[in-house]
Amino acid sequence: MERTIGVIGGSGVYAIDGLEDAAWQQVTTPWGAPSDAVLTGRLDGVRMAFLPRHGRGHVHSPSTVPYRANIDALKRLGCTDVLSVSACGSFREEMAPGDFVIVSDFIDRTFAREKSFFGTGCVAHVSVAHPVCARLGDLAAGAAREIGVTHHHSGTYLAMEGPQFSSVAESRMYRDVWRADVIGMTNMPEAKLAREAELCYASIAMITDYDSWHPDHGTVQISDIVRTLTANADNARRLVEALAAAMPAHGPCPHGCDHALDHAILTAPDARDPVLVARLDAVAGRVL
Ligand SMILES: CSC[C@H]1O[C@H](OP(=O)(O)O)[C@H](O)[C@@H]1O
Ligand SMILES: Nc1ncnc2[nH]cnc12
Repeated sequence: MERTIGVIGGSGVYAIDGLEDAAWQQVTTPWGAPSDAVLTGRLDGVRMAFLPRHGRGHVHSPSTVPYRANIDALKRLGCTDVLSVSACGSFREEMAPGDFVIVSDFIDRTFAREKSFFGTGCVAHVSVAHPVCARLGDLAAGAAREIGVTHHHSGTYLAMEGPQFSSVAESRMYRDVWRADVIGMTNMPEAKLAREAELCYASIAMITDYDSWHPDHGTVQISDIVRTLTANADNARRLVEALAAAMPAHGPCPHGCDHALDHAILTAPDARDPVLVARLDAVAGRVL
């Protein structure tokens, strides 16, 4: 199967320039409407599908992003890999605003979102011990190196519910006790859903602020975040392009992301809910 990169653009990233044969496509899914239409095309010959996570015009809040519809839509369009580009706060002095962090692990503290495609009538348990596809993460790190942006090869991303930013006490706990490196509001349950849909997932965190813990920096201001995002938009695009150029055109995932459902479904075939099974056509059709 030809590898196809789905890019989910976060805050400040609402389109991607320079796609050949570019077209915005409306995608219908059994999980409702995605955040927006999907921009499909080719970047340097590589098939790509770009979806603005919050919708053009920034319509969806982190809690109302239709995560299941977004992942289903990308799978339905033939994506094999999903790369998130996200704004994040930093818990590390050395991870400064403007830097990129290639996320290597997650702590999921979200609580008001649909977190699985599966449920009553078709129960499945996939492993998210390693939620990031190591190959896609390595390709992202290589791309960051190639374009010469300051980047950090690994970092744990804490996903909070939001939409408010953290208190000083929360920020210090995430940093000093839980040892998270960056904080954002959107990569969970997105990464978990990508695994359920057997898609390789990696995330590039664009650091925009020091959250609330830093004694020498004020509290998070959205105007500062937007300024940093705007200054970094071109780097984000160049990084995606360099990653696409390095992506092998064909072949399976060496880490098995594309077979995550092999032994995951517990519900006996004759006990499965046909309505749910039908909704799972794109996500789990390979094993159902
Ligand atoms: C604009 S600051 C808060 C907002 O930005 C991040 O979203 P995304 O990951 O889509 O770039 C963060 O998680 C919050 O949702
Ligand atoms: N400090 C922060 N907390 C949560 N999400 C963010 N996105 C950008 N900065 C953030």
